[in-house]
Amino acid sequence: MLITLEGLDGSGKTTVWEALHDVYPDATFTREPTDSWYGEAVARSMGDPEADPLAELFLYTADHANHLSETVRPALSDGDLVIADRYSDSRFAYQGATLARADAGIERPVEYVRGIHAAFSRPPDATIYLDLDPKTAAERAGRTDKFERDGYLAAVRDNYERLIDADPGRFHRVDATRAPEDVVARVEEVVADLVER
Ligand SMILES: Nc1ncnc2c1ncn2[C@@H]1O[C@H](COP(=O)(O)OP(=O)(O)O)[C@@H](O)[C@H]1O
Ligand SMILES: Cc1cn([C@H]2C[C@H](O)[C@@H](COP(=O)(O)OP(=O)(O)O)O2)c(=O)[nH]c1=O
Repeated sequence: MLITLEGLDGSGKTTVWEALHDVYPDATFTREPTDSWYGEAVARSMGDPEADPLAELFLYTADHANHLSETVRPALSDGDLVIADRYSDSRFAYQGATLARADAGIERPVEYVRGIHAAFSRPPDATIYLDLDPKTAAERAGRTDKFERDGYLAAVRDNYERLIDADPGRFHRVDATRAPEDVVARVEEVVADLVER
């Protein structure tokens, strides 16, 4: 089973992902961007304010393709529980927002990015969405990269909401404004339900 954690920067994904290690020591824990050289290329692009938004989309997507073949598909074939800190929905929401803003000539950017993935990706079985307002998210994240600005994050959040509306059965919304221990406890409940199903 593939479970992904999604949400704005600073929503607490990494905090939750780390807490889940203790509960599921045999699971495969992974993340995007990965620490492969594809992920390093992504990091370079993120650090470049002039990066071309379409080129950046394809760097993230290349990292995803490699993540699938190197980590996600082999672990799923072994019957592992896979828990990923960010996955394809991050591309749909973030690059959807970046492409809309860049006026790259793509009319429906979220659908465009989804379409690119449809041919090769492996959709998550379930996605936990850590729901947080953009202002708090940007504050918690410390606005350390070019994405972590509340205006941009508001557009990303709108895209996440559209993705949830389109696939409500897959998403599990968790209120990320609460104290870390409450958020962790709620996510652990959701994951336990999913695994027991
Ligand atoms: N529920 C929470 N309430 C307040 N602060 C939090 C909460 N969850 C995480 N944080 C803090 O916010 C920052 C970002 O958390 P992190 O887990 O790295 O989020 P993400 O991986 O989604 O960017 C960290 O400093 C973390 O300690
Ligand atoms: C995986 C992925 C991440 N991102 C962005 C979201 C983050 O701003 C940044 C780095 O991701 P990450 O390291 O997960 O940041 P955080 O822990 O703060 O959420 O990359 C995309 O824009 N598209 C993607 O496909």
